[in-house]
Amino acid sequence: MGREEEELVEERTMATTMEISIKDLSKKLEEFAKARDWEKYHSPRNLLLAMVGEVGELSEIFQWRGEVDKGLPNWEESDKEHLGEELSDVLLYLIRLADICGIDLGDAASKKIVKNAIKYPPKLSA
Ligand SMILES: Nc1ccn([C@H]2C[C@H](O)[C@@H](COP(=O)(O)OP(=O)(O)OP(=O)(O)O)O2)c(=O)n1
Repeated sequence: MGREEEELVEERTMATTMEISIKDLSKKLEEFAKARDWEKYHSPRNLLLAMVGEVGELSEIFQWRGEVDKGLPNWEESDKEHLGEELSDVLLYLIRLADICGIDLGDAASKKIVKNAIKYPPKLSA
């Protein structure tokens, strides 16, 4: 295992015991791209297309299965693991896209939740 891989495994262990933030993930993705000289490929349009491609891969997992129960009780562990990977790919490209566009995604999403709550007020209990 290379040094970068070892560091990533250690960080992953830490991340499962602490809540990892969007900013942490964003920084990791920046380091990942820098280490591979891939920053030149990470333009807004490329990242958007990559994310949409991953949404397609995510959709394939559900395709033809019919309706699926919450918690995926009848799924194989390998299918759940695959689902986790595809969800992660979508999330990671989204975070990288936001970063490259200069959007603070945590802040923007928090503001949007407030805006949604104003637009759709909760039902008052009787
Ligand atoms: N130019 C790139 C290529 C990949 N990645 C990262 C972000 C995604 O999390 C993951 C995507 O990798 P792949 O393109 O290999 O896609 P999959 O992991 O889905 O593999 P496959 O399409 O073979 O199932 O790697 C990246 O940041 N920048």
